[in-house]
Amino acid sequence: MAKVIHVVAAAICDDRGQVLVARRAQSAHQGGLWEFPGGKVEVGESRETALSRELQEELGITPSDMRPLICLTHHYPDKSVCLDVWKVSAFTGVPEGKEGQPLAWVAVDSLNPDVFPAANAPIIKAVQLSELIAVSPAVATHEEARQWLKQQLAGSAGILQLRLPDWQPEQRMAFAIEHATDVEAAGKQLLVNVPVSSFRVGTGLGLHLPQQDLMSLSQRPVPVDTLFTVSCHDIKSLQKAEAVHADAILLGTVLPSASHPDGECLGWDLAAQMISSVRTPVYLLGGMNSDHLSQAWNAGAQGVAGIRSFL
Ligand SMILES: Nc1nc2c([nH]c(=O)n2[C@H]2C[C@H](O)[C@@H](COP(=O)(O)OP(=O)(O)OP(=O)(O)O)O2)c(=O)[nH]1
Ligand SMILES: [Mg+2]
Repeated sequence: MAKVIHVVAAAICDDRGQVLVARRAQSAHQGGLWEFPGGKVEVGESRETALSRELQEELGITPSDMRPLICLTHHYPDKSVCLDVWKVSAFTGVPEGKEGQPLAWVAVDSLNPDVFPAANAPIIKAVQLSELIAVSPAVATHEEARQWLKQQLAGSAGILQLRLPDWQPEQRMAFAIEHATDVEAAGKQLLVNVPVSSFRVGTGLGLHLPQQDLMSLSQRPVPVDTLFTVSCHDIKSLQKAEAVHADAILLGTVLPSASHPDGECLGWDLAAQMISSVRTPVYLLGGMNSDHLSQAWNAGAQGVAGIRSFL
């Protein structure tokens, strides 16, 4: 098989929810499509140096705050690329199309995968998705669940997952529907953990499925505009998550946690290896809190998910 070309690219984000995109020259590979600025890593260059050089060459800017966002391999008919995408949150200089390429600041939520190369769909998801998922604890009453949700609406997690394992799926669904508008008004996304048969599309809610439910799917159970996440604990389920086009994966258990004090854990190295085998954004779960974010990003993860950590 042909050599995989290592490409670094940047999702340059401003504080108004926009990202900078550039249009590839007609004559280039994937020409005429929009891209995240970047290019090929040269021999002997680190990823960071390559990204700084490319952004200087193509845009005339120097990144000053950058971290890994997502890494994926894509096989085009004529070449294979490993796209190593970084999130750049600060830079010096004023971006200009140094090679004559048109630039545009686009609202992250309106990025259209159809105008990007085929490899970019999961990258666009990664740009759009939050870095933290808060999973609800096993509370018994509506009042406790409401309290949790209220706390989270003021918290830093952009995605909230209602797990509520002691409730009936219909109760979970009804509670989620009742609070969908509040969550949306707070600029967050609400996922409900129910069997596919209990889920209702068109309510503004997303669906989260545990590994066992994931394994029985033959296709994506909800439309593309409904957020769909899954839990995975092994390679087989990761492959299934990709096959049914999940938007994101929660992978665990990474470290021991209160809910799994002495169970088998993956540890960081195996988790990183598993992440590199998929193109879907992956959140690490199990003993994680926001202090683990940097380590999770360096392991190739989108971010972290936790139950107790974000209370
Ligand atoms: N920069 C960038 N490249 C992408 C994206 N998506 C995608 O499939 N690619 C592919 C297209 C190319 O085959 C490869 C990037 O190569 P490039 O043409 O940007 O490389 P470069 O800047 O070093 O350009 P050159 O010196 O070879 O002209 O990765 C993306 O979002 N950004
Ligand atoms: Mg380039």
